[in-house]
Amino acid sequence: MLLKDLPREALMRPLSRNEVVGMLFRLTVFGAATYYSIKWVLDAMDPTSKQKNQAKKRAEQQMKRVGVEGVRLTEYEMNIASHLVDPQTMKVSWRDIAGLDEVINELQDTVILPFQKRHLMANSKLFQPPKGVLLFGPPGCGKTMIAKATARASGCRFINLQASTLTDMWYGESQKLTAAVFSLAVKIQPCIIFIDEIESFLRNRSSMDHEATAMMKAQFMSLWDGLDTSSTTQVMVMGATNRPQDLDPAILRRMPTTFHIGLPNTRQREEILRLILAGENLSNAINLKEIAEKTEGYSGSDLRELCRDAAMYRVRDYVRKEQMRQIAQQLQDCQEEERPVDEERLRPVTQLDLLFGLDKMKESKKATTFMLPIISEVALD
Ligand SMILES: Nc1ncnc2c1ncn2[C@@H]1O[C@H](COP(=O)(O)OP(=O)(O)OP(=O)(O)O)[C@@H](O)[C@H]1O
Repeated sequence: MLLKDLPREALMRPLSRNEVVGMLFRLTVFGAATYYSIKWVLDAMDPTSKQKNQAKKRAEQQMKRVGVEGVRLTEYEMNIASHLVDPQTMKVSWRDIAGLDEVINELQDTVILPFQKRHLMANSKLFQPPKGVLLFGPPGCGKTMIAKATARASGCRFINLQASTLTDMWYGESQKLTAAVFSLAVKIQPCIIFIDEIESFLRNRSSMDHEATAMMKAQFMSLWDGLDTSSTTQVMVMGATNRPQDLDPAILRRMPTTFHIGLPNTRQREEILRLILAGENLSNAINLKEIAEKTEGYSGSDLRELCRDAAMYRVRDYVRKEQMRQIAQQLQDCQEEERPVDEERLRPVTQLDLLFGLDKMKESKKATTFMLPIISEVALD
């Protein structure tokens, strides 16, 4: 029936109460259905919605793991929370770091104590942990290990941030994420914000800087300064870099506490080798001092690689011996015999294994040095 077919009195008649309630009810249901349909369509069209849901789930799990409950987070804080590390589950401790006792003692006094004994120093601004600490030195010498062990020893929550987490986003998102790093850290303090390769996004300012990059740096610094407003705020930014000379001087000023983690000297290399090989089956004739003396310029990570290679030689020997034994058995067509217990075990690592490992490493280092000029000719940006 059309509207014009209705009797005129029916249209002029005031609506009854039931009709008004019914109409309101229908309008509400219709409104809600429209709202949720549009939301569903928008969500389905949003290419980042899956990522956001995953980040939310990860963030909730991480927050639970680090023992933070009942704290409401924004969408951006959740994204950052997925980079949270529980200090108690951190595998690295001081015992895993060799040859850096001086750095560790210094860190203990300047960084860890103020975090650990914060109840004693609550009213003093002088005894707050520094707001910025910089670890610098060549790659593979233990900067990341030091940062993790510091968080574990101080009992701080640890946000492990890669510079790309902030810089890969588009402009508005980067700014919101940067703000979220600091607001999340304050919500879950005591907290260490660790930024590996910090020079890659807080590098020397230049006139070539994109406006968005300059804005983000300025925002980062002002949020950082904002940590100083309360003497009870327990948040610290810890940066690691191989290229401190590339860092913006304004950033360097905010990190007055610096630690140089340089290439290990002979004594330190011997300590690192001893730690890496601890628990391995070593021959009695092993002489780590000799290896330490022959590895001038090697980082801790190089030494680890060398030991890994050396340890593999005995596996290779074991497999070869096994193959020879099988061939001999087939030739003699003899019965399966009980194998002596010794044959089931790997032989000990010998000095020769380490020296072979060293030769191999020297060869590959020579090859990469030869490749370097070719690589550096390729434009990086
Ligand atoms: N002092 C050390 N004691 C024991 N192991 C070490 C030491 N230094 C380096 N290593 C070994 O080298 C690996 C790399 O160390 P780490 O990642 O901490 O270096 P880094 O200085 O952060 O390097 P990058 O600048 O490349 O990130 C470690 O996982 C560890 O196996």
